[in-house]
Amino acid sequence: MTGPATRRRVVLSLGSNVGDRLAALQGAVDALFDAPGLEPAGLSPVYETAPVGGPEQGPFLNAVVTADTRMPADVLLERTQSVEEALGRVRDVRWGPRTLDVDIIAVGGESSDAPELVLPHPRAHERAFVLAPWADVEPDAEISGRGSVRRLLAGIDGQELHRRDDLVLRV
Ligand SMILES: Nc1ncnc2c1ncn2[C@@H]1O[C@H](COP(=O)(O)OP(=O)(O)OP(=O)(O)O)[C@@H](O)[C@H]1O
Ligand SMILES: Nc1nc2c(c(=O)[nH]1)N=C(CO)CN2
Repeated sequence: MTGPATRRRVVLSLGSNVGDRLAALQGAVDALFDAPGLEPAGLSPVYETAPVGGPEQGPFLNAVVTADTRMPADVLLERTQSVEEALGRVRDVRWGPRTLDVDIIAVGGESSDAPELVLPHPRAHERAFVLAPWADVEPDAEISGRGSVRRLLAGIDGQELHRRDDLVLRV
């Protein structure tokens, strides 16, 4: 996939439910922006969230970070996966517990159905743990093909989450 030279806004979802969860999210933010190529744009509050799908497991901490980049989507995926590895991500059970998960939610308005990178993220519209922090950072955001983030969030029930204003992430 060759990359566009245009600068676009990307939306990343961070999650952790193993070990020092806040340190994992902070480590991900540090690692994402330590290397060149990603300009931070927004960082959401931290949410404590009940696991959605997957096996019985502990609660997650989730946050959304937005950034501007000219990086092609496949290069961005390499970056996010190297950050997961750097934070010791053991990829064992899908949707299972993990030290850190960095999902690419959107790359501008780009769409992709490549198996290794589906854009927009195919489950973002049904996940309060993505939509709530995203709406905090970008109240008027839309998921291409799905509509308003805030309206999608309003339509979700049964997914428990609460904002942890005692926990702070810094860029
Ligand atoms: N938008 C995306 N963001 C991140 N990974 C993606 C995306 N689309 C497809 N993938 C692929 O998904 C594979 C599995 O990722 P992972 O095990 O983290 O899934 P997950 O985050 O547990 O589940 P989910 O995809 O439902 O969030 C990765 O190897 C990656 O290539
Ligand atoms: N609350 C919550 N649930 C999840 C999460 C997550 O980050 N938070 N990530 C998953 C796989 O990406 C599956 N389920």
